[in-house]
Amino acid sequence: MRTTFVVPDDLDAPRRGDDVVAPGDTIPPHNPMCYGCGPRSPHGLHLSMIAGEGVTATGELLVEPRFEGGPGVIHGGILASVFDESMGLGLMLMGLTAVTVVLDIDYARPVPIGTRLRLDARVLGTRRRQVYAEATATVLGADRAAGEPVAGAHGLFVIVDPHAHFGPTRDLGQKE
Ligand SMILES: CCCCCCCC/C=C\CCCCCCCC(=O)SCCNC(=O)CCNC(=O)[C@H](O)C(C)(C)COP(=O)(O)OP(=O)(O)OC[C@H]1O[C@@H](n2cnc3c(N)ncnc32)[C@H](O)[C@@H]1OP(=O)(O)O
Repeated sequence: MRTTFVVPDDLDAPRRGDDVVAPGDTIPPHNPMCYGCGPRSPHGLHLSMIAGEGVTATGELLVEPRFEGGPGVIHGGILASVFDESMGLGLMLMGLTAVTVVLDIDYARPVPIGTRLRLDARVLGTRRRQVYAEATATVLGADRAAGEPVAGAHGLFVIVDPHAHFGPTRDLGQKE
């Protein structure tokens, strides 16, 4: 993918958490009301990702008419949210809480409404509190340029203490 985002070449390898879902299992939503993954978010994406080996995750998304931006194609902000959440859910496999500080998107091709996207997210590595991740979206069932991503993303996340960051009274919803 084309990008000006710079991934440092001296990252520490990402480590899977000890108490996280097994490869092949669904990564649980981190907050039931999250716009990206929450089952109780009324207008959310309801994105779900499956854990892969290491710190990787895959998912699928049907590009619904409510996601439209330009005529007949997905809104770029929605696709950015999809990437933010897919990398964030992948990062949960490290067993920690982190928030996005930089999100970089390469919109390589228009994505028509009705497309079914495959999402592949991967944590690239860490540096102190920084976690670097990338994700791609490919069209499922496309004849054209099979496997060629229609969009890609890089994210920089920073590890936070959830109670200090969100406040002690906030229900993080991780058990629901
Ligand atoms: C809200 C949803 C998240 C829920 C998470 C629930 C738990 C589940 C767990 C995990 C799944 C995650 C799934 C989430 C998916 C969606 C995620 C989102 O969309 S998050 C919303 C948007 N993001 C924010 O609202 C952050 C706002 N920013 C901040 O609050 C602060 O900037 C914060 C706390 C992140 C850092 O502030 P400081 O004061 O603690 O620390 P300093 O020193 O500034 O930064 C720490 C390190 O990060 C680098 N850094 C910070 N910002 C940077 C930047 N823009 N570019 C490069 N580096 C940056 C710094 O250089 C520093 O690096 P050095 O450790 O010293 O090496």
